[in-house]
Amino acid sequence: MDIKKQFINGTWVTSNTDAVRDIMNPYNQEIIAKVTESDESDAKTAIAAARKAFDQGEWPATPATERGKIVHKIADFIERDREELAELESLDTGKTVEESRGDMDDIAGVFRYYAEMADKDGGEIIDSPVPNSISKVIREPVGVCGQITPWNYPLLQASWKLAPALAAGNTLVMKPSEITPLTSIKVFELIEEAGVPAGAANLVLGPGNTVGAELSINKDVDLISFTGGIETGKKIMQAASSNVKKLALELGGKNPNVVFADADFETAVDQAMNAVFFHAGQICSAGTRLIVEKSIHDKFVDALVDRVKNIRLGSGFDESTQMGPLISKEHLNKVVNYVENGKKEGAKVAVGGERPDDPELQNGFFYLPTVLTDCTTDMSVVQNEGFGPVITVETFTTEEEAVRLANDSIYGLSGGVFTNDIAKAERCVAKMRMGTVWINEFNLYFPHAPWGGFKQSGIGRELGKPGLEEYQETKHIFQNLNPEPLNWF
Ligand SMILES: NC(=O)c1ccc[n+]([C@@H]2O[C@H](COP(=O)([O-])OP(=O)(O)OC[C@H]3O[C@@H](n4cnc5c(N)ncnc54)[C@H](O)[C@@H]3O)[C@@H](O)[C@H]2O)c1
Ligand SMILES: C[N+](C)(C)CC=O
Repeated sequence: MDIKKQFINGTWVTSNTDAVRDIMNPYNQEIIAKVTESDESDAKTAIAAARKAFDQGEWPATPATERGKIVHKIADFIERDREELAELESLDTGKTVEESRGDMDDIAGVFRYYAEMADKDGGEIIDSPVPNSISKVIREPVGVCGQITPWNYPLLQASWKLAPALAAGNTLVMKPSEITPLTSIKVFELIEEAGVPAGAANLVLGPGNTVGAELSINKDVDLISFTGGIETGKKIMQAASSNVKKLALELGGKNPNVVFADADFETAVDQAMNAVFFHAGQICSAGTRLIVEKSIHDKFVDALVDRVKNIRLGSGFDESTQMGPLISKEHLNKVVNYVENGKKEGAKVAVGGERPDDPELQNGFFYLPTVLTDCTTDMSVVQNEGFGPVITVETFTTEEEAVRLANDSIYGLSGGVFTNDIAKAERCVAKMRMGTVWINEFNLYFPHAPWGGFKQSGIGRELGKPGLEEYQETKHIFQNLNPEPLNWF
């Protein structure tokens, strides 16, 4: 098996360490690839290349229209190689190929969105209080960007960082999750093919506590953009203080899904299932906290349980599969312990709550889709991000109580409200402290809409115009058209 390499200064190279990591298919634990394992020294080499490419290189000086054309080409190549990329993503993560195809379409869309935006902001003239002067505001690239991504949406989360950073004229070093690097490696081949100059986009492959930590602390990195868990985010925030880096953090979520009795019942049940069981619940914005009006609780839980029993687990490559495995043995153990703790605290298992006994699934890291009832806001299963196919059910009787329960979290990434009373929905949404709130919908995202968290779900925004502005510095230029001595001193 060939050893996949890192991409530094326009060249595919093995690590200084000679170490190699096996990449595993979580469906059957087969080794699907071998990848060179970088260390701090590789990260330093990549940062030096990105620094030189920014300070002396052609990419920041390339006209924005040209940069946009190159970013468009990356989108073209992603569309061309859609099936290969989708299959790689499914091999690496266990998600269904159908889901991965959808991801690839989203990813191409993100590159196109920022390609279009690259040359749309020529700056602005602002009013000046000084006669005979011109005051203008322009936006420039930030510099060298460190980008660290998680395993759950490997290429999608990478695209939210790569596309705006390149469109804005930055140089970058990306570090994907060490367990799911395959589509990121492939997309750097496409970045090379599209004509991004050497050194402008670099890829290092390896663990977070060495390679990621170097990107976070290194003083030649001007911005660090991170998507991942809250504890890692805190470490990165501390490390980034080394040179007061610009910081963008997309962290976890514990997202409430509020269902009122007047909601369309079938839609609310169906969406509640999608909200939490899609990608086996390994989604930052998964609707893991179902907060349902007491009068419909029993009927709602019964309907949910009936449908959850029929979710088909299996290989992501089997067209009939609806839910794949969890990403790793460690993560499976975490989900098992998370549910066991919930049971000890008084949560009742309405369905699931264990590993499947199907012999076909024993080599994969599967966990049954699980509904936990009798939950209260003080339980660890309600407060902590489990990142598995587990939904907790709480009840409310008043609108105020629904909002209070929805907001009772350190997180504030996303949430949903299901009701046919639009005024009630708007009242709730106005009080819900989350970066995205859906009304009669859950888990929808698209390039135009900013994404990010309130509270401890993060800092900054990806996607939309704010997602480009993260990668830009704002410069005010004042020009005196009639310079004269001030004669103050
Ligand atoms: N808000 C969002 O948009 C969003 C999107 C996807 C995932 N997430 C979150 O990501 C988490 C799951 O992903 P994960 O388990 O890969 O997260 P993680 O924090 O364990 O790892 C994320 C990345 O950080 C790296 N890393 C680990 N320790 C590091 C360190 N000390 N310094 C620098 N980098 C380090 C890892 O190698 C990996 O590349 C969940 O909490 C999920 O909610 C959030
Ligand atoms: C941001 N999103 C929803 C694509 C993936 C979160 O894990």
